[in-house]
Amino acid sequence: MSRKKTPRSKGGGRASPSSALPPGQGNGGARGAGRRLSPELPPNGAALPGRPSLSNSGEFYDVAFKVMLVGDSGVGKTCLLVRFKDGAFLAGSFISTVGIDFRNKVLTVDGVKVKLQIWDTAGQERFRSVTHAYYRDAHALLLLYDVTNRASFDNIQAWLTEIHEYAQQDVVLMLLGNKVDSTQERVVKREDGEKLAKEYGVPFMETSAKSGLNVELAFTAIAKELKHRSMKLPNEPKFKLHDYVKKEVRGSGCCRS
Ligand SMILES: Nc1nc2c(ncn2[C@@H]2O[C@H](COP(=O)(O)OP(=O)(O)OP(=O)(O)O)[C@@H](O)[C@H]2O)c(=O)[nH]1
Ligand SMILES: [Mg+2]
Repeated sequence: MSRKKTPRSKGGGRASPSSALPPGQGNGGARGAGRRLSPELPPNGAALPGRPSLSNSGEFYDVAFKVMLVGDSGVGKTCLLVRFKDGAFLAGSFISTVGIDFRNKVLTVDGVKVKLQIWDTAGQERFRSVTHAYYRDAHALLLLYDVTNRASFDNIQAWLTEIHEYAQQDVVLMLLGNKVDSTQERVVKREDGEKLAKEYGVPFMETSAKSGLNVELAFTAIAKELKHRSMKLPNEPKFKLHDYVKKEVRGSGCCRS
């Protein structure tokens, strides 16, 4: 089988403050991308069926998608990504993300290799205009708040407004309430998160980058939805992201106390 090579770079990339440049002109991940931010990803995110591509880490994949992590500064976006990518928790002092950064991970979903190019955005207000430019190419968005920080939850509505303004209409969206390991400090109830998610019709789960709770599930659910959307097989039942999340979260016994 012929295998197509994609341009090589390091496993991740960064568009740093100088990355407040137009998309494709930052250093790192966006370098050489022209107008597009994700040089390896075709507009619909899918590689050609039957022709696997090689990811930056040397892994072959069948389809590729761009996922963005958004939410207030300090909610745990970077930690969630590091937990998912490396299986580790970034303990210690908080280093706020500057600009935007990405990491790739290839998952196997129903026998299909799905590459997620995951963009970790800066939550700080001063980088907002940088991140706006990246929304339009995103196939999925993980919107985070911190269950120990009421303001981060109250800001979700503003984030949704921003998403509606800058992202594609059919973007896959999921709401995550992070830091559920901090039971003593919790100020946002699970029910509040569920209610808000229901109001906006988005799937919801609580996560912990520290313990790893539901982290794999959040990304896998997104990957499954995107894969099903791009590779509809005849006679295959329609994948329902809401149902899958509900079933799997309950199954994990995570957030039911
Ligand atoms: N207890 C607990 N702490 C967490 C968790 N996730 C992140 N943190 C802590 O929260 C702080 C902020 O985490 P980051 O991942 O850097 O936050 P961020 O959303 O990337 O912030 P910005 O880059 O500024 O947008 C750090 O001190 C982390 O150690 C979690 O699940 N549980
Ligand atoms: Mg960060």
